[in-house]
Amino acid sequence: MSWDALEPKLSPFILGTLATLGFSEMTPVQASAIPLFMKNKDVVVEAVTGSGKTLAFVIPIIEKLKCRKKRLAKNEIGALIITPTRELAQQVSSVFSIFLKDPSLPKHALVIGGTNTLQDDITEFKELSPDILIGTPGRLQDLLIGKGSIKSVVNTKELEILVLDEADRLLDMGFSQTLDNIITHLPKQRRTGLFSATMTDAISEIVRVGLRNPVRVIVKVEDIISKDEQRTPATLDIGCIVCEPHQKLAQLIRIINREKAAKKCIVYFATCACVDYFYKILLKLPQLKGRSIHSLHGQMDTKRRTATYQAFINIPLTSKALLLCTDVAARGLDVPDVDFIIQMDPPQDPKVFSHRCGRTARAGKEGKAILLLVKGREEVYVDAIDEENDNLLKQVRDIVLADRDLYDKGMKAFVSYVRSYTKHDASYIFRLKDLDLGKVAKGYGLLRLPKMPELKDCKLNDFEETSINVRQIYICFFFFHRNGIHHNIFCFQMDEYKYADKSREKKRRQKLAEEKLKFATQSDKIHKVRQLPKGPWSAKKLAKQRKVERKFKKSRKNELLKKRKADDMIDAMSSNRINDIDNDDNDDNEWKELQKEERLAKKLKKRKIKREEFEKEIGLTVSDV
Ligand SMILES: Nc1ncnc2c1ncn2[C@@H]1O[C@H](COP(=O)(O)OP(=O)(O)OP(=O)(O)O)[C@@H](O)[C@H]1O
Repeated sequence: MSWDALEPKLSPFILGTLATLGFSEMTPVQASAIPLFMKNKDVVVEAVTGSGKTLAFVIPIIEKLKCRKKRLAKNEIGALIITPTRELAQQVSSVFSIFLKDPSLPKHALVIGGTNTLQDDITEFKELSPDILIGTPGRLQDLLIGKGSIKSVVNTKELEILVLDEADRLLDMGFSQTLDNIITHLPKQRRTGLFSATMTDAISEIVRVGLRNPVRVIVKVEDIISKDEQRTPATLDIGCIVCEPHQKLAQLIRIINREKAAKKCIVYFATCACVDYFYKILLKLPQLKGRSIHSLHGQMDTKRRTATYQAFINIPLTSKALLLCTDVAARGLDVPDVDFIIQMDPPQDPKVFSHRCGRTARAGKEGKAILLLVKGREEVYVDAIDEENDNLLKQVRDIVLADRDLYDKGMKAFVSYVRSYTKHDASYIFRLKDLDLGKVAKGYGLLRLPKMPELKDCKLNDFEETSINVRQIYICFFFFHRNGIHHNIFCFQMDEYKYADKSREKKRRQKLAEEKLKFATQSDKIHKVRQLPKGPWSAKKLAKQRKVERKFKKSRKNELLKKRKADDMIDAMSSNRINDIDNDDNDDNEWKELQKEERLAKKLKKRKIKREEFEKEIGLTVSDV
């Protein structure tokens, strides 16, 4: 349907811009939602990814504000668009920029926090006095309502339109209270639109409090052959590969290098730590030479996020590029010419699957999406790449061994992956006990397994733990007994495992020296207490010595007990915990010694052993005297 067919007619400058963009026809969602929104109806719009929902609200907003009889006064706003992520807010803002070039037209501003303080936003707002605000919920709330002693300067009395873009995601991310606060702050006489490719039941709550008799617009795609409804665009080819966890990386490289179309790829991982880790690994793999590799996740600061996002958007068509990311880049983002989506891990929320896939095959273009799943009938297919896979994993381990930072990052990524696995919405499919965590760890190139309760009753096949010191041999031995698995032990000195970063390495060495000194002092103390006085034997003196020793041991035992308790509670994700692994060796020895003494003391009390025997066992023999 042509834009000219719309009633009421669009302004000539909008039609002109659409023509410049080459958008000769409306998409189905635009044809249904724009007339309703322009006719003052509240709308709930659900349409597949890449179907053009953004223009379905941008055009009505511009038209409405441009045609106002009374111009908005200083500090008054006429429209508000709330998005779940900063990137999406930036993108929506850039669509407004295309249409609002002329200074006589309404003005818009972006409010996303991060780099700007609230005070900066207020100053910018006062200077620009925009008619349209686009932003993320938290900062918008502060700007509209005020925060602490900072009072709001934004006047919402004349607000005509509120849009919640990716509305269900806003709720999923826990913004429901913030949205309530914003909605109750706005005038009731306004138009509200909710837009998303998926809608959850929770949306009905917003609809109840924020919308009046909304019209629901649902644009779905029909499979030409089966006539079934699809939640993804017809031009999108979706597939999945079932493989072992440790083969995922090889699959990723195989897909990227063998699929001709795979020029601009987005690769999804489960967590930020996984993105960080694999970003560093992939950068160093010669198999991916010639591709620019980028990473994007929610824990990066806004500046870096924006720079990465912009860099990836601006990659020329002829270049090959990879964006590794979390679901922060799953929804709404309109990156041009992405031809391949690879999901290394399935999303926790099955709804996100279609949003991830939807970053390709946008606006009628073709695209492919592949999901990597663990284990199944396609094993036969992936066996063929086993040798290739082993070489690749060896390469990864070598990269990790060259920098202790990657060891830390790998442990963190693995722990976060395991934790995220337990949080899948479809927990009846994604069960940790069915997942071979040994193979996952192998796929991550880990040198050893982190300490985490989740590993207790899990499958740990095929993981060769690198022998790092005495304690690690002990662990390998333990696994050998539990799982009947053979381990190839190769020795490696943890103390000598260096950070590539010189200043970080210096700090580590200093800390190590301090810890060694501390331990030596503590051992010395015990030893000194045990040195009973030379000269004539004195029962009184001996009793006194024993009392001092008992006191010292009791306090040390309490200290260790506290530490153990704390360790159990500490999330193994904390890198401190991981860094502390070495020190545990000393504590373990002391702990065992204390336990032994306690057992002997009990035996002595029950008269199962004689005092001489007891003293000999704990090192208080007559020869010491
Ligand atoms: N009428 C049109 N004709 C051609 N292309 C269009 C038209 N409307 C929008 N597009 C283009 O389609 C792409 C997808 O649009 P948009 O980002 O609005 O999709 P969306 O439905 O919001 O997707 P998502 O659910 O992923 O957020 C954009 O690149 C946009 O420029």
